[in-house]
Amino acid sequence: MYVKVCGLTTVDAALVAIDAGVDAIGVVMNRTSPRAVDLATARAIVAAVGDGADTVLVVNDKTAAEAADLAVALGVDVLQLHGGYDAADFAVAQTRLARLWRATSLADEPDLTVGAYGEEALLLDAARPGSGQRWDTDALTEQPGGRWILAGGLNPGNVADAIAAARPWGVDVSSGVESAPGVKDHAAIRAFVGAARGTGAS
Ligand SMILES: O=C(O)c1ccccc1NCC(=O)[C@H](O)[C@H](O)COP(=O)(O)O
Repeated sequence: MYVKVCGLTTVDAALVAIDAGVDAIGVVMNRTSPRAVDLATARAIVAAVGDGADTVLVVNDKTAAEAADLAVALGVDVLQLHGGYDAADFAVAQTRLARLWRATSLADEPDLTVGAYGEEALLLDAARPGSGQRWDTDALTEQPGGRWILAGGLNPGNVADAIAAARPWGVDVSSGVESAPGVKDHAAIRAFVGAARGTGAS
């Protein structure tokens, strides 16, 4: 089970996530997010993580070209284009960065084929990203297959059941491991990773 903790705002929390065994950490550079970090903080987190996990830049309010240029400048491994980006946007981003993730919601009636826009993974989220809201995975008309990541309202207490029900390739969490918006709870990060790994899903 691939595990991503998103919305990290401090180097300390990123190092806790690495120590807990995450596969990826995300930094959010959406201006309106309570988890938005500035360039200097994002750089410090990416540098501290190094090769310890995949580093993911998450944006939904920049053009694809701006987002990809920012991702390259930060030196992240992956760009997560979150929300209303189309195939042409992905094509633009792909000219700058090879590893893209497509993050979307069932509310947008997306193409559920992983790789439809050239992305390496498809992240299915609630309609409002970072809101801590669940969505009904029973509404999936087809299993995406391949690298799809379940996000939206997960926490240490529900992630094992969510994995058993939806059988994703990976899981992503943000507000479910926070003590307040933008403030990660280190114990909750460890508990989340343990619970996701404890499912025995590979
Ligand atoms: O986290 C945000 O504030 C955010 C803002 C704008 C675009 C994307 C954002 N987060 C993306 C993520 O990958 C979150 O981890 C995902 O939405 C799950 O969030 P949560 O329900 O809080 O676990």
